[in-house]
Formats: sequence, C-alpha cells, structure tokens
Amino acid sequence: MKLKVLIADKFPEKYIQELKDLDLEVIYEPKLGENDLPKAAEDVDILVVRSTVVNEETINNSKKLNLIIRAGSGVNNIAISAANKKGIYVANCPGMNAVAVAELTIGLMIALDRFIPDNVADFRNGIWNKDKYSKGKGLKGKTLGIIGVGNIGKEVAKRALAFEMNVYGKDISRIEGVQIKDFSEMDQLLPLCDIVTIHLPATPQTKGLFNKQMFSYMKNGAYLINTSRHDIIVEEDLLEAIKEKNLRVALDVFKGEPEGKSGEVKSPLQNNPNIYVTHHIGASTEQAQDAVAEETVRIIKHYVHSGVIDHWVNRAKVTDAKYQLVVKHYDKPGVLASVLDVIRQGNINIEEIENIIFEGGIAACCTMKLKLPATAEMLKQISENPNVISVSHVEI
Ligand SMILES: NC(=O)C1=CN([C@@H]2O[C@H](COP(=O)(O)OP(=O)(O)OC[C@H]3O[C@@H](n4cnc5c(N)ncnc54)[C@H](O)[C@@H]3O)[C@@H](O)[C@H]2O)C=CC1
Ligand SMILES: O=C(O)CCC(=O)C(=O)O
Repeated sequence: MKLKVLIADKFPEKYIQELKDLDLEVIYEPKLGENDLPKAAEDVDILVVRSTVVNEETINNSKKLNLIIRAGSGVNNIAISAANKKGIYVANCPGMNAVAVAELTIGLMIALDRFIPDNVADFRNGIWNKDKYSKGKGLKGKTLGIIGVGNIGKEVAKRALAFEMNVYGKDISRIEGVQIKDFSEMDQLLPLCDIVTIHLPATPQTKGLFNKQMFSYMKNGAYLINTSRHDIIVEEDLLEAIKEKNLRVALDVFKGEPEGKSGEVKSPLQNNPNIYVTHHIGASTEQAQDAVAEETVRIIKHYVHSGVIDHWVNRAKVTDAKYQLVVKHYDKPGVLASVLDVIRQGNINIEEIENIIFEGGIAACCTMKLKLPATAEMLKQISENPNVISVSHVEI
C-alpha cells in the first residue's frame, strides 16, 4: 500500500509532483485549518504543514501518522509533547527561509528609519509631506543588537555589516560563523542598541522575554523588530514602552494573527503610528518557498528510502543512560537475543542501542546505553556465550 502524504498548507506545484513521482499518495489541501486536521490527518502517514496548527487532537486522533514535517523553521505550531508520547517524528527545514526573513528584517529597518509605509499611505491619500518624512537618521554606524543568532540572525548580521553598522549579538550558544561581538547579558547589550531585532524560537524560556524590564534597558527612540514569534514580546508592556520611550516598532508576527491566508484582522496594534505590521511574510518569497519545499521533499525521500529522519527535532537530547555496554559478537541469529535476555532478567532498561556489522558480515558490535549498571554476574553470563567475542562495560 502506498504511503499517504497530506500537505495542509500552500506548497509549490512542482514539488507536489516530485512527491507523486516517489510513488506516494499525495493529498494537497492548502486550505485546511487547525480544526479540520484531526479528521483530515486521521489516516495519513506523513503530514506537511507550514503555519497550520497541528494540535493534540490531530495527533491523538491519527491512526498511522509517523512523520510531521514543518515546511519552515519554527515548530511551535505542532503539539510536540503529544507527538513524543505516540513516537511520531517531527522534523523541520532549518535555514531554508533564513535569507528571506533576513531580507524582510533589513527592509523593516529601513522602513522604520525612513517612514516608508507612512510616506506611501499619505501619497495614496493625496498628501505631500516632504518635511515630515525627511527625518530618517541613517543606518551607517548605528548599533544593531541581534537577539538569537541562529540561521536568520546570522543572515541579518551579514547584511547589517555590509551596511557598516556595529553589529552585536546575544544567543544561549556561542556565536559562530559571523564576526560580531557576543554579549552574555541583555542589560549590557540593550542600552547600547539603536536597533534591536529578535530571531528567537518560541520556547518556555523565550516566552515573554521582552517585558517591562527588557524595555527599560532600551534607548529612548530605539527601533525594535520582531519577525520571530509574537509570544516573545509582552504586547501590553510593548505598548507602554512605546508611550514612555517613543520606541518605533516593526512586527511580522503579532498576537491574534489570523490562521487563514486572508480575512479580517483586529489588533490593538492597528492604530498606533509607531508600529508597522506585515502579514507574517518573512518566509514568503518564491526563493524561500522553493528551498523549503525542496528540503521537505528531500526529507521525505530519505525517510522513504532509508528510514532516516533528517532534522528530527523531537529526538531526546539527553536520556537516562548512565552506563555503556559494548558487546562484540559473531553476526548469527539469536546472539543478540541472548544478550538482551540477560539484560531483561536484570530488569535494566536499554535507553539506546546500535548494532553495526563489520565488513564481510562475520563480526558485529552492539552498543547499548543502560539506565542501571550490569552486574558482574550478568557480564559473565554474556561473555560465556561462545558467539560473543568481547564485552566491555563503562560508566558514562
Ligand atoms: N516570520 C517568518 O516568516 C519566520 C519566522 N521564523 C521564526 O524565527 C525563529 C528563528 O529562526 P531560525 O534562525 O531559523 O532558528 P535557529 O534555530 O537557526 O536560531 C535560533 C537561535 O536562537 C537561539 N536561542 C534559543 N533560545 C534562546 C534563548 N533563550 N536566548 C538566546 N538565544 C536563544 C538558538 O541558540 C539559535 O541560535 C524561528 O524559531 C521562527 O519562530 C522563522 C522563519 C520564518
Ligand atoms: O511558512 C510560513 O509562511 C511561516 C514561516 C515561519 O514562520 C517559520 O518557518 O518558522
């Protein structure tokens, strides 16, 4: 039976055909929303989404779902903890839309400095106001703080350096791959910045990070750009900070963003002249969508042909493994079963296991990560099997 793939978001036609050519049954339903998915994904093996929310109900209701691919970077629209419980892989396409988001960020930076959206709106309303719009400060020599220097943050840094800005960064990991000053504390970085741009994932640690306290560190009249996720900013505190400090702000994401591709929108940000909002278009260039779709097809192809999941995001980063048992053995039926039986009798959980065959197929090496130590008696029992070549056991 063919594997069934449901694409529940906009996806370029060319890549849908590539999936069909892989002999998969492909269902393309770009208009599906969060509430349609529990039914629509009930019977599929692979689900591909962009911003469509994959909630707990969709995951719990699915009968054979095995892989969810986020055709993009952020995976916060997928109920990963529910997927973990059912052993459903979640993968994403890191870096594929980074340039597109960086380009939008630079565009927003210039838009803020030169009041471009207001210029255009006035012109459309028959108003000419060169005086009012001749107050741009210029970007050269200004200090930019990049919060989250991952794939997108790095692309922003490269472009800002070409604009001859002073570029500083803040990340939980050491910043590598771009020559910018790395700050560890926000209260040291933010007071220096003329412009702050946020490129963080939505996680419990980043939720509400930009609150009253963070805004208190920012310069009066600074620009703030957020093209990552809305919940990193506390909207009420932002509105307060705009009043107090005359911050000017550009957002590609905001609270209450509509799920659909078009329709009405209502937000307290709408009537604030210091705020520009774009329609979550960071990733929406033809180049980025093609790159993301190509990567999605590649992930599916690799999975179908080898069972390997590239960019697997819900693989445990740490396990409870405390001991490593390595058994070299002759590659014959039943040898591993006898080793595992000894471990089972000792009531020890195997956290990870890998069996690799030497060239020629005579010998093999099985590496197991154990939660508890194997006893001397267990190791003796394993070694006594005539098909076991050697046994080693260490604490890790
Ligand atoms: N507007 C749009 O259309 C798009 C928005 N995004 C958003 O942008 C976010 C970033 O995307 P990428 O750069 O591709 O992700 P990435 O994973 O390459 O980079 C994120 C960086 O943030 C850092 N980080 C994580 N938690 C942190 C913390 N608590 N403090 C400081 N640094 C922290 C990570 O170490 C990493 O370097 C995505 O998670 C997504 O939410 C991504 C693509 C398109
Ligand atoms: O696919 C989209 O338009 C949204 C992209 C995005 O937010 C992401 O990749 O994290």
